[in-house]
Amino acid sequence: MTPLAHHVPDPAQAPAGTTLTITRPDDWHLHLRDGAQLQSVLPHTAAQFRRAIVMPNLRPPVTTTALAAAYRERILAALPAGADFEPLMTLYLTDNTPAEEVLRARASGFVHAAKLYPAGATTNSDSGVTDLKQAYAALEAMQEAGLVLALHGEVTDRDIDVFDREKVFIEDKLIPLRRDFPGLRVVLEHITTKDAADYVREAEGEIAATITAHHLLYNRNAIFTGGIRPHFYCLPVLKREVHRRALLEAAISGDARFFLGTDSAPHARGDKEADCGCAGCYTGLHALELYATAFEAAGRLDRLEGFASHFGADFYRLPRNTGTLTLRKGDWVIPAELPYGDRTIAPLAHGETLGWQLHG
Ligand SMILES: NC(=O)N[C@@H](CC(=O)O)C(=O)O
Ligand SMILES: [Zn+2]
Ligand SMILES: [Zn+2]
Repeated sequence: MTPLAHHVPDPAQAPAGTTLTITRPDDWHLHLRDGAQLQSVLPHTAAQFRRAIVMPNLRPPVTTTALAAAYRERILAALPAGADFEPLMTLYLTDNTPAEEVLRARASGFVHAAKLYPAGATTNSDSGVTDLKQAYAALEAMQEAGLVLALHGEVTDRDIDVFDREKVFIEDKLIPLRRDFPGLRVVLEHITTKDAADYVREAEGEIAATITAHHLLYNRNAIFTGGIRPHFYCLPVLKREVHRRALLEAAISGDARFFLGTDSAPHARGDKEADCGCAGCYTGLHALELYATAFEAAGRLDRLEGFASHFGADFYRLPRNTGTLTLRKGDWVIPAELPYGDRTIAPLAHGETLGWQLHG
């Protein structure tokens, strides 16, 4: 049903017991939520990653440097004893974000990007930007100050087919935006189409893209295998196989414009298995195992380290991590569910077998 199980021996794949050691990786797009839910998911990410760009789409959103500072403290307080993990904070742009707030964020040293959600595009984006022009003062300041713009790249027009919203965003919004701010450093988040991969590869200036593990492993059939599968529903939604292949090509290409961002986006099981289910896949538990599976299937495990551990740090102008992380080849079954505050969460591909496991 899915590409995870390795029941057929494949000579391109590593034998059991094989290990893969890479520089400690970072997650350049992550949702940690807050409170008891933060407490539940943070240990998973801290076991996998040294740093993560933490998305600001809380309720209420993290719209100021002061809110980002407080959220950062809550994350640090929720870390398991002995964990070596650094949250990299982001600012949630609204129609009213003043240039001074951008400058405060930049000066803080702990805010590394400002996030632009087109209003209504995704989870907790109602306070996002209604029209890019409304954010021009903030964007101008970001360009000046060198603060990265992280973009949820989808148009919100209900008349545009849900599978076309990323492509239309690039044509109608991103290209004009970058013409107006050629010096702005932009990360197009969680890209899902060949169109996005082609644009990022070929565009002028400082632009990069994050790619999730689920968009490397699955096409849109996963949402409809034998019935409706809400745990494969995320935004931007999974696309056709031709797009999955293009994303995989980009990820394994060694092109430093493409790097790891899990977009691990936990929602309580009941909120996904619902009349109107939430968008987001939970991959915080097993992100690197999922990425390793995708890179291995493409015969390019040797390219995982650049993608996971080097290129994102380089783009964000942060030092690369020291220390290593090791994955070991060997089957394990992804748990059916995990605690999530006082509720539960179903990890992506729960119940299926993964061929890699974190070793330490
Ligand atoms: N990716 C998702 O499907 N959901 C994310 C929001 C986002 O990253 O767009 C979430 O916060 O749940
Ligand atoms: Zn998004
Ligand atoms: Zn996200």
